[in-house]
Amino acid sequence: MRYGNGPEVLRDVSFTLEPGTFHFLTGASGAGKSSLLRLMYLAHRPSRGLVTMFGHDVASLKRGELPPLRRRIGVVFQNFRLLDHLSALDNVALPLRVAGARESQVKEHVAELLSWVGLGDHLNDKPATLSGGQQQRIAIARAVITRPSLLLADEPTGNVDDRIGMRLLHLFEELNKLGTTIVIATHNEMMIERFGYARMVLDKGMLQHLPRGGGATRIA
Ligand SMILES: Nc1ncnc2c1ncn2[C@@H]1O[C@H](COP(=O)(O)OP(=O)(O)OP(=O)(O)O)[C@@H](O)[C@H]1O
Repeated sequence: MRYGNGPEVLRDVSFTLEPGTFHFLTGASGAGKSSLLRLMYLAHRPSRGLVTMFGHDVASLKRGELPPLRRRIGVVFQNFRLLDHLSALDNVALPLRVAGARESQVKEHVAELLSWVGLGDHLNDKPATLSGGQQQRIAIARAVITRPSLLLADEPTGNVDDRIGMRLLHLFEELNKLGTTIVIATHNEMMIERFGYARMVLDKGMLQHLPRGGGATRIA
């Protein structure tokens, strides 16, 4: 993968994510974590090589085939990308409404999830009036509310204290138990150690895969 005519920021990256697995994605700042996530949520096509998502070769998708695939992927962006004119509740409700969920169920379901992440008192607040950590939790709630097949999160605990960080990790684990494949990009070594899931390590655009509890295997 390269941006425009720039240098390749990812090369010799080869892996398969088995459905229902849980991975941490790590690597120094600038190693390419966000770029790899961008390929995985289909926002960027590879400049060479193959990306297959849910059995489809991404390069051969026709217009119109991409949105249904994207709807199966929940994303927590590093900068949240919340809609400022919508309340916390309406931000999280959006993917459910887009998917055609019945309005009678939407509010109750969203309020329950927001309460679970500690935002029960802020349902009607706009993102700009909330702290970075509170905005991050709205972004996480929005990404998980539809129970996606794949959840990608870029530093999802970067703005919260350890207690809330652990709670959010448990939320991802619950989702994982329901079958969602999870990839979390993080610098948080303590969290990686404590949860012990398989680790994908990027170094200068190259990937190493460290299985749960195992040694390093270079896959390329
Ligand atoms: N939009 C862009 N245009 C051009 N180059 C980019 C762009 N985004 C990232 N890069 C470059 O791609 C490389 C990888 O960046 P990326 O953001 O993927 O790293 P990262 O591992 O996520 O870093 P961090 O931990 O700091 O978020 C860097 O050299 C960066 O300068």
